[in-house]
Amino acid sequence: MRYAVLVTGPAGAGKSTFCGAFMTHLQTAKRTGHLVNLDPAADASSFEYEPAIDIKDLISLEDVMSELGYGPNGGLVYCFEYLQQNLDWLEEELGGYEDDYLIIDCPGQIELYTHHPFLPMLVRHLNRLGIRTCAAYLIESQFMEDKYKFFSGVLSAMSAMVNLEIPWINIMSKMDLVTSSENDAASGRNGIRARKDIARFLDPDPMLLVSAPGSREEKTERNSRFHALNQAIVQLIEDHPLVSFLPLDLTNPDSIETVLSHIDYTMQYGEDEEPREPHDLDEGDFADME
Ligand SMILES: Nc1nc2c(ncn2[C@@H]2O[C@H](COP(=O)(O)OP(=O)(O)OP(=O)(O)O)[C@@H](O)[C@H]2O)c(=O)[nH]1
Ligand SMILES: [Mg+2]
Repeated sequence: MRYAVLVTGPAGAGKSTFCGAFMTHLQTAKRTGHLVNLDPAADASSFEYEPAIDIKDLISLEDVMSELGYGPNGGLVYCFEYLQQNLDWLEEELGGYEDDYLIIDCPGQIELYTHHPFLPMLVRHLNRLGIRTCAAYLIESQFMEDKYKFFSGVLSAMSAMVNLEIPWINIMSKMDLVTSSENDAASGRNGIRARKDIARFLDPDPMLLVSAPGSREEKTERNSRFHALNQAIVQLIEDHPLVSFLPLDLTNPDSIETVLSHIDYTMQYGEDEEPREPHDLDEGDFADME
């Protein structure tokens, strides 16, 4: 059985950094993982590990922009349409990896997750190839500093989940930035506050939106419409608590371990692994002896 984890989330959420930490962890645990780069704009120097499969070998955003005159976002769409028309390239690239874990680093354009058909298409293709796939959706801990930004992150995670329909976990990345700001709170700076507050974000408490401190109570028409929208969002999240976040602090090995065991569990990793025969002979193993 082959496994793949799609590492998704908005720009700068820490996807590529997480992929690197994931690879290191697999290596430490003596498991084989391979990095797959799906970001046609990725800069090669940004990878801690050389990707085993790289969309840039098929098409790069730079070429699309310079040769076809596309901008960065239209160019990305073009790259994925091109990938869609050349799935045999991907299939061939994937052919060499058996019994392995593929870590797929995705681009950060949010529209890719919310309404483009490319990722669902890709997942269907991976399934056809017998690769069990799950997704990790990262948002960064700084989102917790602004509750409106945070809930837009929650809604984008929900929308991506609904779009993809595969086993899924949500991750609050860069938690190292939070722990260090507890001192700031004590010193009166308006950082992310105490642990009990953090719990209300990891398991999103929609009442955070209602009790927004500093929300101006002007009774303008615009504000009351905004309030009604907030109310509706609160209701939506209360009725469909689909999203909760696992905290990820890359400076803490236990935290990485916990997140990765959730991913294993989500994918039912290893559940139908047969014990390997000591000598798994391939036809042709003795070819040179004949
Ligand atoms: N403090 C801290 N910084 C991090 C962490 N993970 C990533 N970063 C920083 O956040 C920035 C973005 O990280 P990337 O891993 O490139 O994020 P990405 O999601 O791959 O970004 P795009 O591919 O551009 O969407 C970099 O400057 C990283 O050094 C983390 O766990 N803690
Ligand atoms: Mg990246």
